[in-house]
Amino acid sequence: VGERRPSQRVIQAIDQFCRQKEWAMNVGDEKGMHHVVNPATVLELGTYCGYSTLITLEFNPHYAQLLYESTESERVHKPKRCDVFFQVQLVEEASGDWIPKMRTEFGVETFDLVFLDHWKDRYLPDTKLLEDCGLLRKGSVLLADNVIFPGTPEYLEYVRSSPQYESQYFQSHLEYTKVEDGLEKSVYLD
Ligand SMILES: O=C(NC/C=C/[C@H]1O[C@@H](n2cnc(C(F)(F)F)c2)[C@H](O)[C@@H]1O)c1cc([N+](=O)[O-])cc(O)c1O
Ligand SMILES: [Mg+2]
Repeated sequence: VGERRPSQRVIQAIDQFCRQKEWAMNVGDEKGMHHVVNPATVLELGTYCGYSTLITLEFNPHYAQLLYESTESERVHKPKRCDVFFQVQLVEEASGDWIPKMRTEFGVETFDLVFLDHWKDRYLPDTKLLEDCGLLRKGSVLLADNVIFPGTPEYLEYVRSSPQYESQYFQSHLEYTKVEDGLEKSVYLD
């Protein structure tokens, strides 16, 4: 109760604009991420407008600039270690190039939470890259947006059939619409 924090006011304004004026592909206020345990080290793949963000990867300079302006986050070219309790670090590079460098460049051992919301055909290759680079630990959570719409069939098949994951679907709707969509939460068991 009481005065909303600046970031909450920004989110509220984005939601209102996207409902009333122009749709945009934010994860939105219905799907949200409220059912995920409290993570410490988070990787977001796909910043877009910075609606949901911690360490986030974005290679589109236009969207990257939006994030800098909306969160006063530092422009990170040579990422330093994430030694601040809460810090937004944006890397303007493609996931395939950067995931293998996460440990040496960020000093990240493993991620507690990875939020996948970037190109849908990158969900599976990037997940395998995170596994191969040892960036997931027992209990790491992958939270994937749009598993129904636009859809990520290969990723969904993989996390639901692999003995390395305990997967759960949270049915919802595509942001700001009545179209079915949802989040897939997959816990890494290895
Ligand atoms: O296409 C969708 N999302 C794609 C999102 C793409 C965003 O992720 C960035 N990116 C790409 N690779 C990286 C990395 F990580 F490599 F750096 C970052 C792109 O520059 C863009 O900002 C989408 C589409 C719909 N829809 O209804 O069509 C609804 C949604 O919720 C969606 O997320
Ligand atoms: Mg999305």
